[in-house]
Amino acid sequence: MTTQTAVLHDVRVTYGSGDRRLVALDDVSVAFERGTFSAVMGPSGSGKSTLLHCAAGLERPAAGSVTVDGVVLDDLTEDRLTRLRRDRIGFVFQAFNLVSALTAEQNVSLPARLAGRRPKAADVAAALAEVGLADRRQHRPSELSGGEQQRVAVARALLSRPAVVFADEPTGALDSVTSRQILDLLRRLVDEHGQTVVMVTHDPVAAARADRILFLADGRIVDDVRPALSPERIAARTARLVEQSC
Ligand SMILES: Nc1ncnc2c1ncn2[C@@H]1O[C@H](COP(=O)(O)OP(=O)(O)OP(=O)(O)O)[C@@H](O)[C@H]1O
Repeated sequence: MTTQTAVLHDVRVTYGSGDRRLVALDDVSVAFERGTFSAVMGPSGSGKSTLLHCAAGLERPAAGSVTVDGVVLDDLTEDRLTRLRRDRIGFVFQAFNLVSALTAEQNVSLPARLAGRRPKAADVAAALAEVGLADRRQHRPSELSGGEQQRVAVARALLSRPAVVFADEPTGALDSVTSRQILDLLRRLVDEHGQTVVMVTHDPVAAARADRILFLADGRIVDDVRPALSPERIAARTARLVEQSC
């Protein structure tokens, strides 16, 4: 079994054309190893979300190749790509992407059900208990706080055991205490459950919890640091990149 769970090879993404052509990812190659927690940082517009979206099969690059859990995404039909995202990829996004009409436990079991499995009620309850939401099982997203909604998304990743969990600014909308809880949970996915997490963040404190930090600037990886740095050094590195890109 490969130790690399998501691999981007010479990935290029461009938007617009002519004078307005913009290279969002400039031949980026990177591999995320199984059982690791990676942070992706860089100035606004440097290509972080684009990288995450390509790696998660949400966006197709103009050139290059993306492999997730051994499957090459490049020529998959939309249908197969949707199934692969559902079955092998977990999402913890700032917009929470929970289904508003479903309860917490229904949201947690949704990917498994869509994949034709029937998760045991005890397993769903255990996943919600692990993220501290045992008493919120019947609540709908509108009845949960932002942090609680994020925790439901983490519980979903616990239950469905995706090959890789992508988190886009998972703490961006949260206060510092709630952010720490979410980061603790993401760390636990990796340390106790051997899962793979790739997180885009602007927050040096969040990035410092990762095993590795990729710094992007102008659509390129300009630094690949492991183990992660202290929050202060991350903030200084990011500030230098912002200065250089101005
Ligand atoms: N659909 C699109 N059409 C045109 N340009 C786009 C589109 N999506 C992204 N871009 C541009 O591509 C570049 C990279 O965008 P991306 O969202 O990946 O950056 P980012 O590093 O995640 O930024 P931020 O930190 O502000 O979220 C930016 O210049 C952005 O304006």
